[in-house]
Amino acid sequence: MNLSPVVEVCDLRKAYGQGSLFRRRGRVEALRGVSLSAKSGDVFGLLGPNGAGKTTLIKTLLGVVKPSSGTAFLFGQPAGSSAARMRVGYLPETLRVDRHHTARSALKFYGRLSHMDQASINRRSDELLELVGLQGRDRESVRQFSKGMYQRLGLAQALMHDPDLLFLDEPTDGLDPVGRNEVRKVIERLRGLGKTIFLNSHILQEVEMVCTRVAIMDKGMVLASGAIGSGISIDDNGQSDAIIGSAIGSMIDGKHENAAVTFDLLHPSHQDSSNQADETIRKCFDRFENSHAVIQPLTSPIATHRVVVTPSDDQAVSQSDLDRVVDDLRSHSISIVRLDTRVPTLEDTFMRLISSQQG
Ligand SMILES: Nc1ncnc2c1ncn2[C@@H]1O[C@H](COP(=O)(O)OP(=O)(O)OP(=O)(O)O)[C@@H](O)[C@H]1O
Repeated sequence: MNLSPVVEVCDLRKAYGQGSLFRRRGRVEALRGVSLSAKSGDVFGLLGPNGAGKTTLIKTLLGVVKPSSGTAFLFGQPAGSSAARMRVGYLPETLRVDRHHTARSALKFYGRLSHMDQASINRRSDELLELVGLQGRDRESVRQFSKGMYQRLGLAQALMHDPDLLFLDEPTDGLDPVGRNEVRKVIERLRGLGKTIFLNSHILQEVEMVCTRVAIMDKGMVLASGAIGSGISIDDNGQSDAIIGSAIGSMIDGKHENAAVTFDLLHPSHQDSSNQADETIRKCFDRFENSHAVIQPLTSPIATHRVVVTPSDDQAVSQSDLDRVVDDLRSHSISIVRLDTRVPTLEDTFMRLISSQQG
């Protein structure tokens, strides 16, 4: 597989002038030094609150918006050049297919816009109608389509000229769970075909389900970017890459994301001298340096205490500290009946980063 970046953005800036041509009222810095890259086969999720700069970034990559400074390359070609555009498909947030169309006639229309001949349009339409699950419904008026079917037709139109890179702006916005699931399946099939997909979304769980990489943006900047998944991915230079979110050995900009560790403990002499048990357990947890442990008594017959260790200063609870505390607990004959590491979700990471910007 070719691992050179499909999308490579370096220090991209965009300032929009505000007001009319005759009365300028300041400038909005929509992009303030954005750098990121996506490799072949990535499903890249662009996340951020309203006004973060996501659409401006996508429009710049499509060549619709001219950057104020910085560089953006698609397949090594300047974004917006005809060589780059030929390899790109786009599903806008609000695609409008004329209501008189059927799925098939709409695809014919878009195929002609891409200068395809009739034989290629027919062949490609058959393939795409099958891919997006609209085969057999292709002669119905789009007026009768559900939002999910309409969106899948939108995906098919974006794929007519068989692009290698697809930009999807809020592809599941406004869809019910069934529609979302259908669109998600198409994205997964496209991923299986080796397409690179760049998508904007506000729906974090959705992104967690389909994306392999994410960037979290706010106020025109990328706050964090990295791979989603378990384990550490390795980039081209053999460096370990950032990991964000769900089943995530979560790292952002090289720092481990905080994961709270919960211990449920059974102290053998708890019934007789609970104060002393509390004290022994507290001492065992004193050794954690960049973390603090909260100890609660439990009334369960199998556990007498719950200890939740929360890391501070953006440092993970270290494995060596965990190993030592386990040894200490065991040396006091305290049983560990449960040890659970709660790894932050993408939503946890997103909320932490965005609220740190507001604070
Ligand atoms: N054509 C424009 N002229 C002036 N300002 C603009 C223009 N387009 C976007 N902006 C401003 O640039 C900033 C970034 O907007 P952008 O649409 O890129 O954000 P976004 O992350 O896509 O937001 P949303 O999630 O609401 O679509 C906002 O402050 C917006 O008001």
